[in-house]
Amino acid sequence: MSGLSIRDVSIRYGKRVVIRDLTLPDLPAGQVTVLAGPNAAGKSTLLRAVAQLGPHAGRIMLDDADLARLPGPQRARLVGFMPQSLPSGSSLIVLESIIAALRAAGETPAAQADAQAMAVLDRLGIGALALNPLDQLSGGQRQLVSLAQAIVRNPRLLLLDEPTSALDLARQVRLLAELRRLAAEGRVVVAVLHDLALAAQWADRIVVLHQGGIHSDGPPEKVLTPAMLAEVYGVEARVERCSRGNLTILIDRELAPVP
Ligand SMILES: Nc1ncnc2c1ncn2[C@@H]1O[C@H](COP(=O)(O)OP(=O)(O)OP(=O)(O)O)[C@@H](O)[C@H]1O
Repeated sequence: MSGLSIRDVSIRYGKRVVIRDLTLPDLPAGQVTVLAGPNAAGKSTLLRAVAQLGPHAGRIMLDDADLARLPGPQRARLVGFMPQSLPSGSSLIVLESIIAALRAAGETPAAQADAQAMAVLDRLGIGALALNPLDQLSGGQRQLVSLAQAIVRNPRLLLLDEPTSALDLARQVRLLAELRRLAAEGRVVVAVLHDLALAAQWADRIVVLHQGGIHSDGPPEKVLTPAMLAEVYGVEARVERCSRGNLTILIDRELAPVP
């Protein structure tokens, strides 16, 4: 098979099962998939398991390779992971942090590493930040640097946890357009997003997690329905097409919580 395959995955914290026997139809290269669902549905937990950053049962395969069995540097070459936030307390400047991310997959000659890191910063429009200390960046700048760290190794699989949460409107669109380009270059792209209107516009496919499993899965126009929004998010909402034909979601009210 080609792409990402997730089969019979279960994840627990202690005795508490967060994801139960989850199997997804394969995610092919070239597509952007959005993982959605309410707070605490297990989106980050699943993304981290795919990146092999947390224990899980079941099989997670990329192009016939079992990700759990790959040696660390080989996995680092194949998988880019952008966390919800970069840890603070780093003494590195931006360029050094990108080079460190590049070297996680093996040694690269210094001149080549510099050039590759600078090219990624320029691609994301943040080349001017290269010499700034990581710890002195704004939240949105940190998020773009985090994306640069995730893509500098040119990974086949790109996993992003709420990549637009700190970005202004123009940068949200820039990042999502960049994800589409990264997918079109032959990558599997999976992003957790809370903003379903953005997901409707930019995703090929939306997977909605709810109560430990998949509530719905498919193209945005199939998944984004008033019934799903009521069942999963507990809101009364309308899904309508705007004048350009894009789906928009209008939330009218919160429904009474189910006892
Ligand atoms: N390290 C941990 N130890 C114990 N429980 C955890 C841990 N990390 C997450 N959880 C629990 O697992 C559940 C799923 O958390 P997760 O962060 O995956 O949800 P999420 O869907 O990403 O939520 P959000 O939209 O709020 O970011 C939550 O109930 C959370 O409290």
